[in-house]
Amino acid sequence: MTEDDVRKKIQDALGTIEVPGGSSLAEFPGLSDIIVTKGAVAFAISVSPGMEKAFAPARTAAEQAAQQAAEGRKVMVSLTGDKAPAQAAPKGASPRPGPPPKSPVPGIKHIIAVGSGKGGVGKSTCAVNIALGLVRQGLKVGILDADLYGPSLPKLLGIEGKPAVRDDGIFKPFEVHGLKAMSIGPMLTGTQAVVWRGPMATSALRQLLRETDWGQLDVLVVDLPPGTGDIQISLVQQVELAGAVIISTPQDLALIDARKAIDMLTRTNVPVLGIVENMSYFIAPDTGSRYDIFGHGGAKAAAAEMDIPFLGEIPLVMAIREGADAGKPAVSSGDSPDAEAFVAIAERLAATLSRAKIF
Ligand SMILES: Nc1ncnc2c1ncn2[C@@H]1O[C@H](COP(=O)(O)OP(=O)(O)OP(=O)(O)O)[C@@H](O)[C@H]1O
Repeated sequence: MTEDDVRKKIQDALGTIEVPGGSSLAEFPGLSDIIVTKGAVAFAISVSPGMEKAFAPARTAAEQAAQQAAEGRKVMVSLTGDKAPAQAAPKGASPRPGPPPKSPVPGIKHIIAVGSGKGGVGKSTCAVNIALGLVRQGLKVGILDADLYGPSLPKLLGIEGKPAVRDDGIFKPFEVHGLKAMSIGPMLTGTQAVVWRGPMATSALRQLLRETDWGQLDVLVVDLPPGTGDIQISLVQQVELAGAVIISTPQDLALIDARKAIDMLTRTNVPVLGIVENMSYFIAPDTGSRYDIFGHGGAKAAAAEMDIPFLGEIPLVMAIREGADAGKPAVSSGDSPDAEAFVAIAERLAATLSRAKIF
């Protein structure tokens, strides 16, 4: 079975598990994305504070169901109580520990997150090429791979080996194609990545963000994991974001998930800087003819409807995939039409930021 098949099978099985309140686990709003990689399956169930015990049988059933579908993959189902709403502390009680307040990362002027509702829509490919497009505009740019569950920056940028560490334990970022880049990827082996649980993911992200010697950057682009999970929430809690860019493919299903991601950003007061339609249309390599095989234009229409900027379309082109596989992203390799499409998006993004007086 493919990873998607496994995910679907688990999703179906979760539809048969009842949770307190009567709905099925598959419909329960606290269910996270189901992450399926070559070696692991992981998902989280977030419940209201105090409900952890009541949900324990559903979690056990979910774990068993996932195990049956996982074809030998390691299964991890976490059950967490959301934070209680802030309450006045009773007299004499010590204050509830909450997340530390947001603080800027020294040397970094602006942080932009790149996210997507669904996996595999080309988010990392777009993040890297948009970051390179910003470099072309004379900005000092860094990129952080916050996709702890499936770091892809090393491959996309052709990074090899572990990052150097200064005597004081601070990482030196990789410097490649004019970008400063940092990823957890080179520090992991095998399927280790997927064992990040909420608090561990938060501290790994904090470390990568704050214990890297970024120097002076105009912009740090953060490549998020797909969906709206722990890492997204943790990033929003840790730093003030200049905004986020959402990558989607034109299909309805991808757009439904993109809307969820946009909704989460809006609810957490992160400005949505725009949406990019990737794999928008297909250009036949032999004839150069264009085919709108995926129902091109869906993201543009969704952007208009949600009143957020549409930043542009990227075609599905073999050269983009080959460049990504070879560690030579399109924008690093000259002025092909594909590179131009990314550069135009970076220009629109910079213009949006400057209109918002962020640059
Ligand atoms: N416009 C494009 N044309 C051709 N191939 C593309 C394009 N965009 C991305 N790809 C290819 O699609 C695959 C997925 O891309 P990528 O890893 O960037 O997606 P992602 O959304 O970041 O995935 P994940 O959810 O795994 O993080 C890669 O093989 C990449 O080379």
